[in-house]
Amino acid sequence: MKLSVLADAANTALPLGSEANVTGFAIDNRKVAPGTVFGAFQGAKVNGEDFIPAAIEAGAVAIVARAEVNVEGAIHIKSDEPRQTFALLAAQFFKPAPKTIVAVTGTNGKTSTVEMTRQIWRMSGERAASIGTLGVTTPDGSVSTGLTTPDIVTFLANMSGLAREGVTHVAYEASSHGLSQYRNEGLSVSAAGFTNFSRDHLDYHTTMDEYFLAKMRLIDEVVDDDATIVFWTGSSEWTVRAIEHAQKRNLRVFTVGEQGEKGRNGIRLLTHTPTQLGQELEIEHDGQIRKINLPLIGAYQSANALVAAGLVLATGGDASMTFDAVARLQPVRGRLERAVITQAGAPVYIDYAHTPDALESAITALRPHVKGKLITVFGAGGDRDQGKRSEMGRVAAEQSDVVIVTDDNPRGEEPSAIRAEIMATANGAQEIGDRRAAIAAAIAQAGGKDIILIAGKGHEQGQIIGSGESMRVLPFDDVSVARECAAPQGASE
Ligand SMILES: CC(=O)N[C@H]1[C@@H](OP(=O)(O)OP(=O)(O)OC[C@H]2O[C@@H](n3ccc(=O)[nH]c3=O)[C@H](O)[C@@H]2O)O[C@H](CO)[C@@H](O)[C@@H]1O[C@H](C)C(=O)N[C@@H](C)C(=O)N[C@H](CCC(=O)O)C(=O)O
Ligand SMILES: Nc1ncnc2c1ncn2[C@@H]1O[C@H](COP(=O)(O)OP(=O)(O)OP(=O)(O)O)[C@@H](O)[C@H]1O
Ligand SMILES: N[C@H](CCC[C@H](N)C(=O)O)C(=O)O
Ligand SMILES: [Mg+2]
Repeated sequence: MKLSVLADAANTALPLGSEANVTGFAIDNRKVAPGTVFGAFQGAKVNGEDFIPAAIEAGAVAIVARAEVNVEGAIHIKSDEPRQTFALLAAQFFKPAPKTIVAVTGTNGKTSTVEMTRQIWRMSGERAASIGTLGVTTPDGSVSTGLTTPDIVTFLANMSGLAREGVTHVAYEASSHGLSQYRNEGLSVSAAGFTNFSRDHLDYHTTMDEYFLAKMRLIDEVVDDDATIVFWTGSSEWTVRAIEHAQKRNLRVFTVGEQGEKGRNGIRLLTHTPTQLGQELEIEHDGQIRKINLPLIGAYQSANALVAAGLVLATGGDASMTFDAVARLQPVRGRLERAVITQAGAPVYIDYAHTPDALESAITALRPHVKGKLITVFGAGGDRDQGKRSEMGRVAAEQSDVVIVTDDNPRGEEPSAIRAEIMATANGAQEIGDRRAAIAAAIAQAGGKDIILIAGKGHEQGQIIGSGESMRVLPFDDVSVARECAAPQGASE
């Protein structure tokens, strides 16, 4: 494909008279082949600009980089925002794209919401996929990408691959890291969901305002000019601010929740009643009141399910079909997933709560079902937002009856130091570093009326220890470990 054709379509200026045949795009010099356009970005760990000579050596025909960078032997596409320029060019290369694309952002609930959106579409007869923390999920299965929002080349290549396989509808997760690094640009996004906003990732974004503005790029810049934004209402002042961002661009605002609009532009949650295996929701949309039996427990899952329904309606879904599908939603892996019931009779739930707000939501979700004690086992990730640890400790201690503090991906930090930061506010908590031993201890002390919550890892399959060269991922799956620990003595190997 001709570089000038890509540049014209992306509205990007090329140096006068430059032309080349483009065979691919790469942001890592080790992936450059002859004919590649290389994006040279200043990163958090290293400076991609240092790899320009190596990229040219490997056959790069053009380099997208800042104007002040020296480029010899290839076309220099100069940009103040190289990541964005690179993304817009690459999006012209990786075509076709699925017809209907929606994005979901928010601190918690992105994975659940994109997965539910995919399920509703599928039940409505569409060929749908989702991209996010659980990987790329298609009608035929799931493949992990390692990140919530994959790098821009993987993201765009996945999108066009899906379109070629006949997928017409995709819901993707837009993390704040992904948004601030332009990892998903250049596609037509017809609707977006905003689930909620609370503390996370302050190691990367420094302040709550900066973290919030990173998310707002989705509304301010990424979605189409005639997009609809679906908001879960009533979570906080941040939602009100997010709605203002949508109004400023004249986008259609669709509100969902107890304060949601009752008409065409919203879903009002009228009543919400937990049942033994799920919850009964009474909602109003477009002047019509409906009852839905959602087969999932936890108020937070009803929020995610209704935001997903809003996204489907916003992109042309039929209301009856959409709400019927909500009543048939399947659980999302690692989100209040019941792993096992112990021999004493205590159910063990696995949940991916890894922020103070999420931990509170998970505990609140289980509380109505607890007749005895709620036992919470959790930790906090190393090399991640340090300040959230004490808040998580406080929430867990205040709202559970028994707390066991353990390890959760210590990465490059000293595990006992992470635990100490949690223990400082988790009054009365037990400390058991080894996660298997912590889960075993919770199961051993649970009676028949108790419920165990194991939080933080959800679907994860490993415990990440060390960083850089010495990083290791030890196989670990909360669901299997809980089952093993709950098995009769001698039943597991
Ligand atoms: C802090 C962060 O987000 N880092 C991500 C980011 O790295 P970066 O752009 O800062 O890259 P860098 O490693 O400093 O390198 C700079 C540039 O040099 C290039 N390079 C580097 C080495 C080399 O030999 N040659 C070369 O060309 C790199 O490809 C890169 O373009 O871009 C990389 C490529 O896309 C990502 O792999 C990397 O994710 C790291 C591994 C990571 O852990 N990210 C986490 C924090 C993350 O993004 N999490 C969010 C989820 C959050 C949530 O769910 O709430 C996510 O979306 O997954
Ligand atoms: N709507 C919600 N409100 C509050 N907490 C929620 C909500 N949805 C999910 N959670 C909590 O957050 C956890 C993670 O949910 P989910 O994976 O859907 O979020 P995410 O935004 O994709 O997270 P990540 O940032 O890791 O990608 C859940 O296990 C639950 O504890
Ligand atoms: N997407 C989140 C996941 C955190 C999960 C938790 N198990 C941890 O390792 O902190 C992050 O990368 O911060
Ligand atoms: Mg996620």
